Amino acid sequence: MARVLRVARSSSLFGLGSRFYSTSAEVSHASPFLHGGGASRVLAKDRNVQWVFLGCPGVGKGTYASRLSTLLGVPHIATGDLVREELASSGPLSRQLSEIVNQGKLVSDEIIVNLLSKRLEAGEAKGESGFILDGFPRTMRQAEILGDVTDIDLVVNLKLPEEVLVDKCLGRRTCNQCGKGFNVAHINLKGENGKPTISMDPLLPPPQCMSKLITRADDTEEVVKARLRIYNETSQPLEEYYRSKGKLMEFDLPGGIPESWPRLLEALRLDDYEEKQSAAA
Ligand SMILES: Nc1ncnc2c1ncn2[C@@H]1O[C@H](COP(=O)(O)OP(=O)(O)O)[C@@H](O)[C@H]1O
Repeated sequence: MARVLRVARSSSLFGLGSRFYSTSAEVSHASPFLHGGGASRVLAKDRNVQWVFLGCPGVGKGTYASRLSTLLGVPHIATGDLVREELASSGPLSRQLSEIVNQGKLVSDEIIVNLLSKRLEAGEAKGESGFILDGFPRTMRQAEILGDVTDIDLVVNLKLPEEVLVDKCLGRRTCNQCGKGFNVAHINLKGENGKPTISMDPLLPPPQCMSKLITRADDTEEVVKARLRIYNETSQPLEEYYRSKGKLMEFDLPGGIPESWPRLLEALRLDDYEEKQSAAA
């Protein structure tokens, strides 16, 4: 099926439109979750997935989005990473951003859309297609801009009890050499009132990373709590927006990666994807 390139009608919106493109309506519904057919549906589609990950700070959006991006061969684009890259670059925006980020507040829609637009442009130049967005959209304005410029197939809303999220954020570490993320928190939340027990082992670094671990400046208890509060205030309309479009998949994480990853693949009907892909190769 021929791909029809449709440049977004609202291409003037902060310059994002020209970076996103989508295929014709015929092939715009590539999500195995929304349309059934499991892995064969994914293999048969005409373009790569265009997915969004929602979820509170610390829920694990980055971890699961990154694993799925490797599995599906699409870029994992985290706006938080784009913000941190900008902060590290000590460019003109850096000081303004650090003040906002270190208070746990959201960067303006205009700045974040510009950063995302630049990232997409660089990817497009390298031949990337499809995406898994992590941390975007965060506001209704961002969701509307995104909706105006491209088709989103699926929005995965990852959930964990609030008590776990602060501990998970405070346990996050990154190796400043290899860039990999780890978590030193031991989570053991006893299930009460019919709620399931949630336990997560720490994700410890290998010995060579141990002395190079850094903690994000905005992962202090005070800032994490501010981020959670802001997330909870802004997320409800976003969830409603995608739910009303039939695109929202709610996913309660049952525990750490070993329990959650297979269950997430099942929910996405990707559990046999790797097998089918290697059989087709
Ligand atoms: N879509 C966005 N809109 C506004 N600000 C954002 C967005 N994405 C990231 N940021 C900024 O970058 C910070 C870090 O983002 P992220 O790594 O996604 O953190 P979190 O752990 O809070 O999900 C946020 O607290 C916010 O200041």
